[in-house]
Amino acid sequence: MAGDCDYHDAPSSSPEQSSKSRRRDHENDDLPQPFDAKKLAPAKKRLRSASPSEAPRKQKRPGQRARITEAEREQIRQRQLERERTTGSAPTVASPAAPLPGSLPANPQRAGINDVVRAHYNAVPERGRDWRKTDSRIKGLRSFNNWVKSCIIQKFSPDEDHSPGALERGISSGNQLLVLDIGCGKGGDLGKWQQAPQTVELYVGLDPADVSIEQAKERYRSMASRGGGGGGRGGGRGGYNNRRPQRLFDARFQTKDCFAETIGDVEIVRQVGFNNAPVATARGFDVVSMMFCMHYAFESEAKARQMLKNVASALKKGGRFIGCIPNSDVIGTRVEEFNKRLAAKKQAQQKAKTDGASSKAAETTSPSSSPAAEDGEVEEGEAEESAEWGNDIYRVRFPGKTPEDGVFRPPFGWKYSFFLHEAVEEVPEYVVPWEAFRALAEDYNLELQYHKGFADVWDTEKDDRELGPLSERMGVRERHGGALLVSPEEMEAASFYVAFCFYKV
Ligand SMILES: C[S@@+](CC[C@H](N)C(=O)[O-])C[C@H]1O[C@@H](n2cnc3c(N)ncnc32)[C@H](O)[C@@H]1O
Repeated sequence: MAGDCDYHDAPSSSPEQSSKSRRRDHENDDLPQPFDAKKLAPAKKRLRSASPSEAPRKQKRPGQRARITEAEREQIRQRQLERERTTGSAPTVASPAAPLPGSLPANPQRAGINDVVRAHYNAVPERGRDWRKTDSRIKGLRSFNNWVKSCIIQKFSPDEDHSPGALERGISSGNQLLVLDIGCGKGGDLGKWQQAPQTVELYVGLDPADVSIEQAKERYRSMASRGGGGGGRGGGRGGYNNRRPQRLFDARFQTKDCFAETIGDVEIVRQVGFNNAPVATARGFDVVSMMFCMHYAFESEAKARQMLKNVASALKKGGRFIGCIPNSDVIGTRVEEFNKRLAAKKQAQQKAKTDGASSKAAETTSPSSSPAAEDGEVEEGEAEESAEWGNDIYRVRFPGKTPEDGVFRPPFGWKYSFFLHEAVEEVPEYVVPWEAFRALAEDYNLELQYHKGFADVWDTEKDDRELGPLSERMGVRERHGGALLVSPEEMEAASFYVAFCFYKV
């Protein structure tokens, strides 16, 4: 989600698990071991010896910088509007009549979008888990989005032949997961991966925001210092709430733009296997995850294709591509409603003007008077209204014209700003028209398996044997099937998103 990466923080530890974690600080056999690509194929029943790859460090506490007042927020919003006016960044929306953007932007204003996104995420303060769990006004939304991400990881990360419960029985199902997290941000999903039903052997996090990458490394070090048991309150489909904390996986982080460039030049990605290179037996990743970030790739067709090429080349056959993105059905419906209202308003204005002109004409005898000159068009210099909606905690705003029927054609370059309460400022995002994305994914042998709006994920999974209790531990609802701890405003913001899973065939 735009605006706040640390928003998707790892679930916290229960007191019991924390004490286990503290005990495990002294059991260095559970600390991560550097990943060894040579051992990759075949990836069956390996045991790892201990060797901590990261030294523990002290965690930072949330500071004054984390607080942003309403006045400051309004100033930020005004600055953003001013920047759009002066840089002309608003017109990057492709109009339906515009040619299909086929190549990376030659226009420096458009190329600057990456810098805006990177700068935005770099500037989002790391406020710490305590703040997110207590002071945050959107803690229900944070918990809910984290729960949905956990659901997707729990449901789709295991291999097809993974046997549920293998971990609890103390046996490995053989293959251990190699996970690539594109747009990993501050590493908010590290704890969720530590709680995955199938043991993770290697986690690779890529993101263009260098500050976020440093924060992700810090989070990983802090998990390592707790012996890997800090994944905490999460639970799994295999019923592993009572299982012993898993050994922490090895993790690598690198600053990388994964949409404008190939990721085939990232050494660890090459070692795991990119497009079957360097050797045909290269294994490839089991899972590629893209949580709340793929929408940045829909700036142009070239970027969307590069993004999918990276995903498909990194995945093994049978590998899963999971993630969440804004729901283009929701956006399309809002845009269509807005355009209908605008058309009705214009029609009413025109009628009022025509009526006024007719009565004037009746009063005057001048033959040169022409009602057509006052045709109800928007006056020169008067800003055209653009589609905008939201509530107290989120806001979506298109800077220019949007399709009347809410169908985004061509499917790239439809920029809007997304504002989330507690974010630093609005950040430009792009509509991901679902059907176009799905069709494009097929070009890269990615076959759709799952596609569900966040509200539907709640409806279908809230009573699941594992995911239901997990929602309680994660603060989505009160214990014992109690009240939902997500306000209606927060649920509306969450419903802006869909979760998906594709299989590489
Ligand atoms: C809302 S944050 C989500 C972070 C994380 N996936 C999570 O769920 O907490 C979006 C992330 O997408 C990243 N991003 C933006 N453009 C990207 C690109 N070209 N390649 C990879 N990541 C990108 C941003 O830097 C940011 O960290």
